[in-house]
Amino acid sequence: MFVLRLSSRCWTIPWSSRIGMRYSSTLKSTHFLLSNIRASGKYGMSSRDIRFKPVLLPVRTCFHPGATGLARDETGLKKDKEVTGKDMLKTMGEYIWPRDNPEVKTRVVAALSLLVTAKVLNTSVPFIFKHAIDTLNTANTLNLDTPDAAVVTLVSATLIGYGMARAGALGFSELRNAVFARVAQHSIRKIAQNVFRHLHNLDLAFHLNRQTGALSKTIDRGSRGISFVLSAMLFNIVPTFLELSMVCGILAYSCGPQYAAVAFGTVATYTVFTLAITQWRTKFRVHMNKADNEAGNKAVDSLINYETVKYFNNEDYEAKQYDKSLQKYETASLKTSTSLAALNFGQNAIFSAALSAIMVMTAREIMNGTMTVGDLVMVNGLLFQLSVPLGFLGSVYREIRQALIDMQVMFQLMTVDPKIKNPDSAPPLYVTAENAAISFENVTFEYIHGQKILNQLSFTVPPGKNYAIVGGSGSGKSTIIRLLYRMFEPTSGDIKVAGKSVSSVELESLRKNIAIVPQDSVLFHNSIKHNIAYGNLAAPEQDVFKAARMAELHQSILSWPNGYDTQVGERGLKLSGGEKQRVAIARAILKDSPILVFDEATSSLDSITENSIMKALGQATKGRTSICIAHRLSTVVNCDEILVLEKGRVTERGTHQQLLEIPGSKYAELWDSQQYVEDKQ
Ligand SMILES: Nc1ncnc2c1ncn2[C@@H]1O[C@H](COP(=O)(O)OP(=O)(O)OP(=O)(O)O)[C@@H](O)[C@H]1O
Ligand SMILES: N[C@@H](CCC(=O)N[C@@H](CS)C(=O)NCC(=O)O)C(=O)O
Repeated sequence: MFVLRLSSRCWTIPWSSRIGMRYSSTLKSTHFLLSNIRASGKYGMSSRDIRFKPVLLPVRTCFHPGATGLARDETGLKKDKEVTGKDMLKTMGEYIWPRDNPEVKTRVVAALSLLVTAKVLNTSVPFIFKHAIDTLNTANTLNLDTPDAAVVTLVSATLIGYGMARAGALGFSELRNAVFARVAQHSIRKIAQNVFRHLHNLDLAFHLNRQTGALSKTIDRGSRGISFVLSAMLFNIVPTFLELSMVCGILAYSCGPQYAAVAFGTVATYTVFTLAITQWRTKFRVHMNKADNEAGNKAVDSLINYETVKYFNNEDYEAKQYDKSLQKYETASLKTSTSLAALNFGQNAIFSAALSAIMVMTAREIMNGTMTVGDLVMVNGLLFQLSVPLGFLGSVYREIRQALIDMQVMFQLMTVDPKIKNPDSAPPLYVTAENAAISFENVTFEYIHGQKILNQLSFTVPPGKNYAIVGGSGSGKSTIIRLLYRMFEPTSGDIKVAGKSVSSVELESLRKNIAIVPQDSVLFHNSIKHNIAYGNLAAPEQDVFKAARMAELHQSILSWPNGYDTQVGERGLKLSGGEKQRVAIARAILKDSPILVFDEATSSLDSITENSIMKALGQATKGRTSICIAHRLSTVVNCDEILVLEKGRVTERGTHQQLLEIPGSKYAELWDSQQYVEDKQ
């Protein structure tokens, strides 16, 4: 993490930026946008994903400039259970004071003690200074020819004490930062992990409706929001309150209550002024950030379409469109800067007026002989010191508001209940080669109310048998698999595995017993070895190789320069469709479940590879129950039974031969049309 300061701006940037963009010294320049674009091209991200996103973390007194003051719920969650401030406070309390973590508690106590010590030392600085001045003054008034050695020693000692108190105050507050950093980081980690687990617990329906990028941003911003609020409280708000009360106490005690009233009144006026102006100027920052994003998106979109721009000679048009957004940014940015100047000036004026007033009051008392010059220095020092942390009050206020919004969005996410749950004290499902039957009993299912995808569907796959499901595109074949895996719940009817209803058994055990090769194989941004081993992360290397061999992948992998360590790229982009499919097959083989499901597992393969894989699959499915969904009927001719799906029901069933013999059967029609196509090829 490093802090970048640009004129009056502070940016906190994580080293581990997800898209590894370059930071130029002119962040707002085209260079910055171009580095975004490079990142987008490389990682195949959409322009929406790659907005420059400085991270919200208080590093001393610097704050995240991107805060917009907008309610940025990009997850589109239904607010059925509104998260209140009380809920958020309670949750934050659990992170800062975790029952089971004495280390975090000790750190919080240590940070608070350091905070108090630092503030006591800090407030004693003007006090010590006053004593040095008064001692000098007394010596001066005595008009001694040679300075008294005792006075010299006393003054020197006091001034050394002054230096030590200053250094000590700073040292203790730095130590407090260091001690608390772990608490903040620990809470970020815990929260992010909890939300991540929660997201994996939510059902597929939730994820299909959500933008993954928005979800990850929610975790990111929400957890950092918590850390920000905690840190801002400990580093800024609480210390300032503490200092204010100490200053008021000292002033009331040593100078009189009217002095404390001036100090308190000044801080109150300053706070009201700062909050009001910050509220007013937040809209300029909102516009500025919006224009910034818009310009970024335009530049990305235009450069992604580089060739199209050239084909139609529209460079000038593109530049003008880009400039429109830059112009908006320029205007908003100017307003932000001028309003910042007004805020800074106003804040300064309030404190300067207070300083003058309090010094005039002291000067009068000095004239009356009721106060000393040292007192003048002290009141000046106390008030001046108080103004330092308040110099960022506006930013802190704005950021806290934003952090609270981000936290609320995240907590809202945590309140979403998964629809597919483990039934209470559900028994685990035990599937063996002998009982691994699958049956659908009058299953009806609709994704959207009123649109039946499956309609009273019934079939049974006996243990150890290999069934195929064929049917037109969109007839509901993949839906059958989703229901079997309990990604969705049927609207009516029952699905049984090994004689047990899938909704009555422990979800994890159900899923452990079914290995699926999905229609679209998506891979992790990791090595090919890891991607295959994902089927069973505990499997020894030899088993991984064996699975790869069965999936006809081993030889190809060995011929690659990096062999099994070859990185497959994001989502497996560096592999061909067929290779990805074979990885998915190898994974499923490695999972070694009694039930195997292939959802068009060989659709991206050429016929030679397909044939050899089919042989391998024949081996893999031996003694297991399997369902094979296929478009290419040549791959299912050897299945024990083929089910033809139409309008959510099984309309024909039988072996390949039996189906061909049914006069006018749909299957025969499909078979003939595919034979015709193959003959033509
Ligand atoms: N999450 C969803 N929300 C709404 N409708 C959906 C959803 N998923 C699938 N559908 C619809 O359900 C129908 C069945 O989809 P399914 O993926 O099961 O078909 P399929 O037979 O496997 O098709 P294909 O052979 O093209 O893969 C399709 O009309 C599809 O548009
Ligand atoms: N004195 C002001 C400004 C403090 C300041 O300079 N904040 C930094 C953030 S560390 C900044 O860049 N502010 C820009 C802005 O507020 O527009 C306040 O109280 O908010």
